[in-house]
Amino acid sequence: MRFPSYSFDPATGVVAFDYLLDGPEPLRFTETVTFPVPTGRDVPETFHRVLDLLHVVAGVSYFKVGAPARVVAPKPVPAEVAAFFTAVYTKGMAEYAYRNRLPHVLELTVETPGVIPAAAPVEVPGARPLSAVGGGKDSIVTLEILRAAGLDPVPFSVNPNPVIENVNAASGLSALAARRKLDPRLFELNKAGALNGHIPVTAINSLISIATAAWHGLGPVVMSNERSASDPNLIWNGHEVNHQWSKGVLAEGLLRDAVAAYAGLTDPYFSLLRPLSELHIAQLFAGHTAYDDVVTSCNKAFKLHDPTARWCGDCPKCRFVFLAMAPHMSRERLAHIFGRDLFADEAQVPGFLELLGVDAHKPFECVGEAEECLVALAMLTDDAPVLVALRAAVPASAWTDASRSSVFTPGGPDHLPPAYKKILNEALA
Ligand SMILES: CC(=O)N[C@H]1[C@@H](OP(=O)(O)OP(=O)(O)OC[C@H]2O[C@@H](n3ccc(=O)[nH]c3=O)[C@H](O)[C@@H]2O)O[C@H](CO)[C@@H](O)[C@@H]1O[C@H](C)C(=O)N[C@@H](C)C(=O)N[C@@H](CCC(=O)O)C(=O)O
Ligand SMILES: Nc1ncnc2c1ncn2[C@@H]1O[C@H](COP(=O)(O)OP(=O)(O)OP(=O)(O)O)[C@@H](O)[C@H]1O
Repeated sequence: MRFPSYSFDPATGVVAFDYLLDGPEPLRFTETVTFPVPTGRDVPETFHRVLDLLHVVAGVSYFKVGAPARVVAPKPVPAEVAAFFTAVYTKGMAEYAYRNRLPHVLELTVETPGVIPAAAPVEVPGARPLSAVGGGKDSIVTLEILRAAGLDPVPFSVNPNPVIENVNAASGLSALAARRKLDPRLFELNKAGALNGHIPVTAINSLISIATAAWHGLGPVVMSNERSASDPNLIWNGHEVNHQWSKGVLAEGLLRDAVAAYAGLTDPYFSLLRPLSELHIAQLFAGHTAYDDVVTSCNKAFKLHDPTARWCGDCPKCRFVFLAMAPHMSRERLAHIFGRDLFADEAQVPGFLELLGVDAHKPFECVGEAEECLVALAMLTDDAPVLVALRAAVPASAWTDASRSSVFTPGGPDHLPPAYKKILNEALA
């Protein structure tokens, strides 16, 4: 796989990235990203540098059509960038490799035409932070923590759907957006049965966010990725397979190092919620009722491309968020948010057992740990039919583990600059 070239038009904000899957029948693709154009601002060199990184990282969508044995990046880069590229194409594509039984993908090294020294450091402006919004509870909690700290965050989304637009409207903050258009050829190939699978979409959205912040003279990009995003779903051939890999703390560190080494930007990107469990974030979300009619974390709703679709009410993500929010709010409010009471529907029991680790591995979805689910269950005391069934099925040893849990104690590695750590601690106090 090669990356022939890309173009950028500062008047329209459109970047066109070219890709080539070489071979007897070469396949060419072009993806476009349209950035919001700021008024009266020159394009800084840091923006171009981040585009160089994005060019290679966004290539994963085309890589997966053929799983080529060689991936050759277009430009010489510092060692940190080469390491980041390789991690994106191996660890970021691990679920794809596992599902399609392609072990060679996990052993790839992205080749680069040379190694260059790291760039001189450039300070990120101490201006308003740009905060990535996906429409779920996590990005809402971040926006509200930043707002309460007086930082006046700018919500930012890639391809905002109606859910994201409604969340932004409920926040009352004026938002920025970028548009990303995959090459239509990809969909034709998918329909014809080409290899397909999950890609590390957060790495792509993150680089688009950093480039936008650089061009608009904004402060750091603040994500809302939680502690459990770093935990794998399973081990395959000795490699961790994590559906949420590019939301994890390892990917966050590699991305930060790559941007610092190649664009010089120091502390350009971090997750404010990294030290927190999903259960803790759900507790913080419960303090904000203004989003009850708009918040949506269900990925199935996004897949339907229906502007009115919110929680499907029957997927791992819906079950997990319902369980995580349940200890922190009335059942009436919870049922209002989801449009139904999942604890009244006994058909949901097997799905909850999977989340509790009683059955199979952690689902390939953005859900928290079994331990968090057990703690949430232990905090619920009423006799809703699903809760009764779950209590009966959970082994006694699991309750002991849950009682020792530290899910409400912030911890684990993070990349928070001291000023933002202080803001988070104040929000938790
Ligand atoms: C919404 C969703 O879950 N999509 C996944 C789904 O794709 P589907 O066919 O149902 O619909 P589309 O998302 O519209 O995609 C159409 C095709 O385009 C491919 N594609 C999409 C985006 C992209 O950046 N590159 C692409 O090549 C896609 O593969 C389809 O063929 O199933 C796909 C196959 O398993 C998944 O790849 C789609 O996932 C999206 C990339 C996506 O945005 N998923 C997030 C909701 C998601 O799973 N986020 C994770 C974070 C993972 C990470 O490490 O960043 C999370 O929240 O845990
Ligand atoms: N379309 C998007 N554009 C920009 N950032 C996004 C987009 N979708 C998700 N994100 C960001 O990527 C990270 C992971 O997304 P994720 O879907 O887990 O978060 P969320 O929507 O805030 O919360 P939840 O976990 O409840 O769904 C978050 O920081 C989120 O803000």
